[in-house]
Amino acid sequence: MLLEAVDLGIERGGRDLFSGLSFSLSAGDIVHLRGENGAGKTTLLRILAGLSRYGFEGHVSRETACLYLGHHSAVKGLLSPRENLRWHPSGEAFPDDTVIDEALTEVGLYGYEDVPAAQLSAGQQRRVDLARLYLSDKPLWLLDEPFTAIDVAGVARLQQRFLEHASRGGAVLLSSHQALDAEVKARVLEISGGGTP
Ligand SMILES: Nc1ncnc2c1ncn2[C@@H]1O[C@H](COP(=O)(O)OP(=O)(O)OP(=O)(O)O)[C@@H](O)[C@H]1O
Repeated sequence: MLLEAVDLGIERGGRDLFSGLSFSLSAGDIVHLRGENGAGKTTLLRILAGLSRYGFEGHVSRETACLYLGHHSAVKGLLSPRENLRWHPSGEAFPDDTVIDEALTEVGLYGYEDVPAAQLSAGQQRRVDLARLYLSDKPLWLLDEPFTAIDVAGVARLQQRFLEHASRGGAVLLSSHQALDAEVKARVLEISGGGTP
């Protein structure tokens, strides 16, 4: 098992978002986290990633390192895609431009590697973030709305990437308001005022 959450309960701003939520993620899992706006998906993903250590009930045990991509772009506009990808706050570093350029090619950004990211479109900036899915060797991916601003072909390619990762023993938990392809066979984790998926 890569991650286990037991009896999670979260309150924010004086409101109970959910309670009694238990689930686990194992190698090969692709789990689609769903819930209406404000349900607590971002809050939950941040807790699972260890970015929010307080303000919840229950227990999270993460058995492996994770790659967390947040809802908002982490791309710095003054830096090029190459420069943005050379390091990650988790401590991962990729000093080799060849490896970075391969990842940029995978997300359709080769040719833009030295352009200041501020000059890229919203979807292209999101693709810089998503290039980390081709760089990181972390087994557990926690992805908050990875399809935001991504075109139809890009969403299909991302889902293929999830399948590749799962087939190599990784696990993916992603939030999205968008349906996933049937081929992905994602398990659904719905948060809507408590319960177990
Ligand atoms: N630091 C905070 N202080 C007060 N309220 C907060 C805080 N963080 C989150 N909330 C509230 O918790 C609720 C859940 O927020 P969250 O961002 O997790 O929702 P979400 O399910 O990701 O929504 P969306 O689909 O709109 O992205 C919201 O009502 C939000 O206002």
